[in-house]
Amino acid sequence: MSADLALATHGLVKRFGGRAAVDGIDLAVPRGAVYGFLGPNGSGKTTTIRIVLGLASATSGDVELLGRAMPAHAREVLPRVGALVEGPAAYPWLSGAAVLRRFDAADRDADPRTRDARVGGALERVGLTAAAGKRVRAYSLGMRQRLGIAAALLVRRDLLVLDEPTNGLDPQGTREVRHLVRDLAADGTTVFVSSHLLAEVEQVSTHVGVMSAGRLVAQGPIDELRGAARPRVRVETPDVGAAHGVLRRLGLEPSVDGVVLTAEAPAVPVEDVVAALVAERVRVRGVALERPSLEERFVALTGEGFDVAG
Ligand SMILES: Nc1ncnc2c1ncn2[C@@H]1O[C@H](COP(=O)(O)OP(=O)(O)OP(=O)(O)O)[C@@H](O)[C@H]1O
Repeated sequence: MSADLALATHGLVKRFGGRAAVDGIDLAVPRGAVYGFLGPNGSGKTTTIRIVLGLASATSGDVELLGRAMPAHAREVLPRVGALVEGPAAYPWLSGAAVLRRFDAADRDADPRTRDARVGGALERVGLTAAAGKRVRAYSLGMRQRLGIAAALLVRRDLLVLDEPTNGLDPQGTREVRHLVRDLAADGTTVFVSSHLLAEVEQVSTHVGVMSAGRLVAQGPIDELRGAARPRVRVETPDVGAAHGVLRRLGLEPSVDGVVLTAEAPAVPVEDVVAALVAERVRVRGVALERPSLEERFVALTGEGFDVAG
C-alpha cells in the first residue's frame, strides 16, 4: 500500500465490448496534491473516475483509495471522499441551504442536531453564505457548481474528486471554481480534478496526468512536465538559404517559414549556432531559444489539440 498517495491505480483496465476505454493505467496522486486529470473528450477520464469511486467495476487492475483497496474497503473509505460527478445540484425551486439540508438528511451517519452547522460550514467554504436563502433557480452557473461542491463538503473530506467541474461555465464561473479548488487545497484537501481544458487546471494543479485514448501518456509534477519539453532554436535572417546550410551542418533539421528558421531540440549550444552563422557571413536579425508551451507538449502527447480558450 502506498501511504503517501491519496489515489493509486495499477494496470487499471475497463473494456466495453472489445474496446478498452481505460487501457492499463497507473495513476499516482500524492496526498495534498491538486492533480489535473487531463485529456480530450472520450479519452477515458470519466470511466476512470467512476471506477475509482466504486460506481463502475474494472475489467482488471487495482485501485487504492486513501491507502485502502477498492472496492473491498468502499464503506470505510468513501465517506472520506467527496465527489462531484454529475454536475450541479438539482432542485432549482429550493434555496441553496435547503438543497444542502436535503443532501445532509440523505446521509444516514449525519446527526440531524448538527445539520445546520454542517450546512452553514459547507456554504461558507464555497463562498455562498450570502446566497444561502436564495433559490437555486436564481443562482449563476458558477454558484450552482459551487453548491454541488458544497454538497460534497458537508463532512470533512481527505480527497475531493471533481469531474469536469467547469463544463458549461462562463469565464466568471470558471474562475470561481478555480479559486475554490485553490482554497480547498490550501486547507489540506487533496483535489483530483478532470478537464479537457488544459488552461483551466494548469493554474491550480501541482501534478497532472494526461490521458489519450485510454492510456496515461504522461504523469508527474507539472513543473517537471514543463521542464521535459525540449527547446527549439529560432533564427530570423534574410539569408535563409545560407542559414539553412549552416544549421544542417550543425546537425539540425530546420524548417523554414519566410525569413524564420526553426529547429527542434538543438544539440548545439545556441551561442555556437550564432557563431557558426556569423562565421559563414549569414546576417542574423534575431536568435531565440524557445521552450514549447505546456499546451504544445500536450498536443504532442495526445495528438489532439486542447480547447485552450474553452
Ligand atoms: N457505458 C458505456 N458503454 C460503452 N462505452 C462506453 C461507456 N462509457 C464510456 N464508454 C466509452 O468509453 C470511452 C471513454 O469515455 P469516457 O466518458 O470515460 O471519456 P472522458 O475522457 O471522460 O470523456 P468525456 O469528457 O467526454 O466524458 C468513450 O469512447 C466512450 O464512448
